[in-house]
Amino acid sequence: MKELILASNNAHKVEEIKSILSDYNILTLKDINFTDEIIEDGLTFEENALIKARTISKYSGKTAIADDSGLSVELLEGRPGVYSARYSKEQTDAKNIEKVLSELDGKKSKAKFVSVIALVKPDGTELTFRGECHGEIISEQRGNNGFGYDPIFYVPSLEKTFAELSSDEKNSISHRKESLEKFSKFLKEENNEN
Ligand SMILES: O=c1nc[nH]c2c1ncn2[C@H]1C[C@H](O)[C@@H](COP(=O)(O)OP(=O)(O)OP(=O)(O)O)O1
Ligand SMILES: [Mg+2]
Repeated sequence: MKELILASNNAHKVEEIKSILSDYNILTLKDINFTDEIIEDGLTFEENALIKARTISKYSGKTAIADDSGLSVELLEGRPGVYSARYSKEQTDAKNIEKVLSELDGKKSKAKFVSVIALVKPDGTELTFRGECHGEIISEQRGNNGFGYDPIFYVPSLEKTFAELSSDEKNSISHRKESLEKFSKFLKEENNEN
């Protein structure tokens, strides 16, 4: 089974990625004893995903992947965007949600989740794959599943928020599903050529 190191400290993300990439053996930062903080100071999801994957490929000498993701709200001109994890002073999911809802001041808005997967190989190869999922921000929180902004991200066609979906349902339509599908399609094509 093909092995990949996933550069993430987010247990929810790791679980989703392991479930979507079930054909791969995914190692995490704990498995390689990496405990440093990686500074995500890029200005785009692509830059931040590459910073994380590059750091871990260099550290391990192996192929690494990373996900950089976030929420982009139309009425907030795309915020919180790449700052999604650090949007509130406290930098917790609950406070980040509170800040978005307070800025929207009771209004609904179109929004999208973005996930960018970066692949970095020891030979210096660097690639990114982007997935997006469109929905709406609603003014109340619904559901207890998932993580991050899931309780306020509503999918009109399902009449549910991401936090009201099972993990299998979320993983079949999410931004992360789309980015990982592009990524695994690339890996499969690459392996058939060799
Ligand atoms: O499916 C999602 N459902 C809800 N919220 C989500 C999702 N995907 C990203 N998000 C939010 C969470 C966090 O506020 C930010 C990601 O920030 P991001 O830096 O990529 O991840 P992180 O710091 O949690 O873990 P790490 O960088 O170690 O992979 O966007
Ligand atoms: Mg992060």
